[in-house]
Amino acid sequence: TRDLKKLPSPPGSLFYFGHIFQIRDEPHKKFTEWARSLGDIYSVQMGQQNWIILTSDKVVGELLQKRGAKYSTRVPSHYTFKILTRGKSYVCNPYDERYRKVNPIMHSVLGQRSVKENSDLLDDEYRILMQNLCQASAKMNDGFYPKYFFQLTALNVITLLCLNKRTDSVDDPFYREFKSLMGTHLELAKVTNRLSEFFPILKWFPNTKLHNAMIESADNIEAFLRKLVKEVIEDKEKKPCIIREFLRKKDEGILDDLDVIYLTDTIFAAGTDTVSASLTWLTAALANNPHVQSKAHQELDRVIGQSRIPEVSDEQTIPYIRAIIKEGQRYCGPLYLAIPHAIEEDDEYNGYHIPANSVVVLNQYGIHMDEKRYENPKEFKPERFLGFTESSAALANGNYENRDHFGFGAGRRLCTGIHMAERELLLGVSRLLWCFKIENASPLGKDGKPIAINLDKIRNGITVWPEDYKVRFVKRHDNVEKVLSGQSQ
Ligand code: HEM
Repeated sequence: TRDLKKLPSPPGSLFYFGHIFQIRDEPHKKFTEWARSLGDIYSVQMGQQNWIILTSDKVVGELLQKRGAKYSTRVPSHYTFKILTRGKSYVCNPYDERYRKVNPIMHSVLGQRSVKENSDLLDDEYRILMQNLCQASAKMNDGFYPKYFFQLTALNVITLLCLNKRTDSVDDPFYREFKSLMGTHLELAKVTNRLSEFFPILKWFPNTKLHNAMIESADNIEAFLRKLVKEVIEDKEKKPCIIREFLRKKDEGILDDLDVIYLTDTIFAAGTDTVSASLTWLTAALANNPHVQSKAHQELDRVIGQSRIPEVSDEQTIPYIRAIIKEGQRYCGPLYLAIPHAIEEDDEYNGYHIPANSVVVLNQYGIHMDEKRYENPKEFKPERFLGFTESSAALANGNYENRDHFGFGAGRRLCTGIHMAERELLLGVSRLLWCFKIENASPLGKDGKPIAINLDKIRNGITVWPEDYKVRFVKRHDNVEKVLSGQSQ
């Protein structure tokens, strides 16, 4: 490595602390600002940890995708991995023997075949979501924040898949318990809470508030999941589900008790808020862009008509809706810095030294807001994706230049639930737009415009949410409820 250049790095790095004080609680913004001056690959010192920030399709394609064998591990985080998930989370698992053992199991329960087999389940849940929104709109004339309805649907999909369980209402204690536990779990796991990775000395002073909060959250989540596993064990009908599949792998000696708990935890953590935050963002974006809705409504009226709701089989004939979904992931996806990859050995790229044990960050926000890749990136403009006929899953595995967006990550750690997520978004967005005109009901901001969406006003945990806003769902056809209940077909 002696002849290699050092990667560029922002000025102002402090001894021992590095750049940490410059980053604050919106790291995506700082990383993007630095990328504009330092280029698409540079390094940042996060205390004792070296971070490499990737901010172009090319560098992501060259490293995370083409050199996937080297760039697919994760830093075995002391807090998030070892304490919060007892070293058993799949998302945080280093690219080691355990990961390779668990990987095919996760793909078989979440992949394309599972989506196909569970097609009716997904169809039903996204039909019920529309019914719930109809009911809520009738009760709350002034509009409401739809997040909790989307969360309930995303949770139901996961609980049905994992243990054949569903919940009827956002007032149900099971939903409330989940919302509170998972909210804390994900909040604690965010990047800015990993102080003991940045400053390893902190591992020796564990009596901090954060440490105790992590232990409490881990205990609560584990108890919650144990109850769910018990429900599956005690189900006399022995209905097939993901937890039963994990238990079968346990009987075969491939998984152990904690694997069953924490693989389920991974599916809950990765598969619920990501989908519901995407729908929450998209609803806000649509409310702020009535011209996009009008175009989508025209397409739906032409292709689907009024007597049935959109189905998955309509996908090819509703390209504008597909483009809206892709634009949603680009413009306001639920993650801004994906889930950091890592590299265990030294590497070389374009004459630069990539040091071993660096954290490698896919700066999704920076790529998605890069005007060289997306003209007028701050505009919500689905038209930019009209030429993209393939799914994000197919594009993610092809040439990096042709990718639609980077919302689902890259390379060997690409989102395992990508097919499930795309199916949910298709059902969610096409039906939302078929059923409703979404009106902005938020109070006016300083500029006199309703503040339903502001890219700069976010709640930043692991999942990024827009701030609370209000929308009104106005039914587009008199027969919406009849069609949803299947009476008009
Ligand atoms: C719109 C919804 C979703 C988005 C935007 C999303 C995004 C992501 C991203 C960015 C990653 C990290 C990729 C990387 O490291 O390069 C990831 C990983 C993962 N996602 Fe998703 N995801 C979504 C929905 C889902 C769903 C519905 C599931 C499961 C039901 C799921 C399961 C997973 C799993 C298991 C991983 C870990 C993969 C690994 O570490 O090897 N995701 N997702």
